[in-house]
Amino acid sequence: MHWTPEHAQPLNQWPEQHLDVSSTTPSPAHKLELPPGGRQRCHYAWAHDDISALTASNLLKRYAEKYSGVLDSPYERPTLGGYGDAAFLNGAKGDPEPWPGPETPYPLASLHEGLPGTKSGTGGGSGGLGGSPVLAGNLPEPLYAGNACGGPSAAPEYAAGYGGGYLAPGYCTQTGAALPPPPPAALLQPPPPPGYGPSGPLYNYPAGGYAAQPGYGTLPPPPAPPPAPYLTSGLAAPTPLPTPAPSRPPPSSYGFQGASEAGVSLKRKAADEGAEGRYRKYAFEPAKAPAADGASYPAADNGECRGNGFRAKPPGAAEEASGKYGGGVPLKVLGSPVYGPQLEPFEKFPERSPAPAPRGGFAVPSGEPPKGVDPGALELVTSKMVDCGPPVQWADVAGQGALKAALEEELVWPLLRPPAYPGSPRPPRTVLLFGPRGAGKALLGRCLATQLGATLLRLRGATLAAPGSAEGARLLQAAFAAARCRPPAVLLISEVDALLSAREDGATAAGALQAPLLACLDGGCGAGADGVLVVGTTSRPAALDEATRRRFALRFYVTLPDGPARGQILQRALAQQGCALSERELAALVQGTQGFSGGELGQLCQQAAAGAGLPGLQRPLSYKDLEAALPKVGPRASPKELDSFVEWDKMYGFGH
Ligand SMILES: Nc1ncnc2c1ncn2[C@@H]1O[C@H](COP(=O)(O)OP(=O)(O)OP(=O)(O)O)[C@@H](O)[C@H]1O
Ligand SMILES: [Mg+2]
Repeated sequence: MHWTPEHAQPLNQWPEQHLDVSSTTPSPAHKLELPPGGRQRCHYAWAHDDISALTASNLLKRYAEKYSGVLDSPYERPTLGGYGDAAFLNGAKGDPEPWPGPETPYPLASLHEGLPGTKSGTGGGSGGLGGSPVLAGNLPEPLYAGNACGGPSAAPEYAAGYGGGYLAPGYCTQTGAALPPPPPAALLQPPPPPGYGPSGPLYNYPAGGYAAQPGYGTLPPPPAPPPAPYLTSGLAAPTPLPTPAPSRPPPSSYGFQGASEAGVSLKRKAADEGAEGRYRKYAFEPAKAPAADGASYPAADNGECRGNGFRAKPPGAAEEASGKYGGGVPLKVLGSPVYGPQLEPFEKFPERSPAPAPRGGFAVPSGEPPKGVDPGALELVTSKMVDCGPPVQWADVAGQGALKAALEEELVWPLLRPPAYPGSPRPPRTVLLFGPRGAGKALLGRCLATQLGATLLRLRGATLAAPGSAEGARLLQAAFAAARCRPPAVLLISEVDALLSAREDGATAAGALQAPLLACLDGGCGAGADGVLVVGTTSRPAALDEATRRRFALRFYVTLPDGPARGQILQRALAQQGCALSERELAALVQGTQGFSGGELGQLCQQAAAGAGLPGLQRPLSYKDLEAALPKVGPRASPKELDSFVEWDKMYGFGH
């Protein structure tokens, strides 16, 4: 409402009143109800037609002088609700000089209610933003909470309920519903009382907004608010503030989130690959039908045994190497035939030009015969020690999933992978497999030879030690030499403890063959050649002294088969006897062979067949036959022995 001349009254009849110049000029028609008995001094600052011109001009001059400081100076309207803050923050600066008297300031809230960035009547506190920029140019820069709380804050904080625009706390943007068009801007501002310039802003702020309050840290001006949606009250979105300083980098926690986010994906990835997925390829495969000629293992059809069931391809059929393994050097095709009818010949060692073996690879044979080796011994080894058994796949070894994975990752892959760079550390070339008799140590040694596409030479410690140390040493050196001139080769030395004569008290007298063994393991007889892997097995690891133990870079415990593995071994062994048990009988047998090794399970089947007078008897083996044979085979490994394996594994094993 605004004053009009007809409202004018004689000056002496004017009731005294206090006028807050920050509000519009109320006319006498709006004079406040005077409290009973209370006189109210009030001066209205406007002229009257029956006073002398001189008086009027004096009055005007006096008021003009009195109020010119107010009307012309920049005025920072305090935040609504945070009014207390603004007063605190701005101190006397910019506050209108209050008129003495009871009049409370014109209730500004109704003018700005619900405007973005204003605090709805929540007064004080560490409140959020300063006044709303909705009527930008008319209201002060929003103040950071830091300022409001008397100290710079790390980052602009927004009033609770801040919704991305400068919205009043608790305001939620209208989603979807079309809002009424905003009232024309003219309605948004009370028209200035007469005497104000028609076009200028209500208060004249410096164009660039205000710098942060001095003394409260030099926070950069806030980022311009994203275009706030129309407000529920239909008020127009704020006109943009002057462009702010570049916003601060996001707090480091974002990086942390990124990491956790990455963690989650890594974790999910790992879970997707999963351990069971990892071992899936090691799953024990059901027994395969015996080979056409009835033999359980097909011999090499061309009579030549290359050491693990591979057949030599006719000369010239070598695969040409390509890619990262170097061109022109023929490579063995790594793979191996499976039990049962031969699907296709796997070549073992294609005729290869004697190319120099790349450093560190489990690679191409040197080709030249070893120097300084007794040719007779060499001939003996080659004919007697090269293993002609069928290749062994991971799936042919029941159970032992974790061990198979460890062998593949710690041994096979590093040996097959060419050196990452010249001089890169060589992969281990010696491994010790220890565990109870018949647990499958030799089977795993054979499996390694198959996986490496290597010639398999098998030695038994007891065999070497028998003929005396001199002969034994000669044979040992010949075996290492033979392996060296046919790499890749796996030298499987079973019962390696037999090479070392150990007294019962566990101390090891220097065995007859310990020195030559250690010399060969150190590479003295060619074992250091790139293409030779030495696999030692023992069921008496405690008999190995430290010198021998340390020569084996890797040491793994081969445990007895667990229930499922026993079931698989039994099924395969019984299938070879033409015997098939019912589920229930098989389960009972698995239960009854607790503590049996794979070897003992095979022996059980053979014993049952024998006990039943098979194979003469024309009937299949029955559960009863097996049940009767159980006590004859019985597990050999005693609980005490099993405990000693566990202890040794804890001290010297590589676990898996
Ligand atoms: N996990 C297994 N899966 C399938 N067959 C097995 C397994 N363990 C042992 N066998 C079978 O048991 C027999 C003995 O296995 P192997 O010779 O490997 O035992 P070992 O640990 O070397 O015994 P030793 O300590 O007496 O030398 C082999 O016929 C083998 O096929
Ligand atoms: Mg063995």
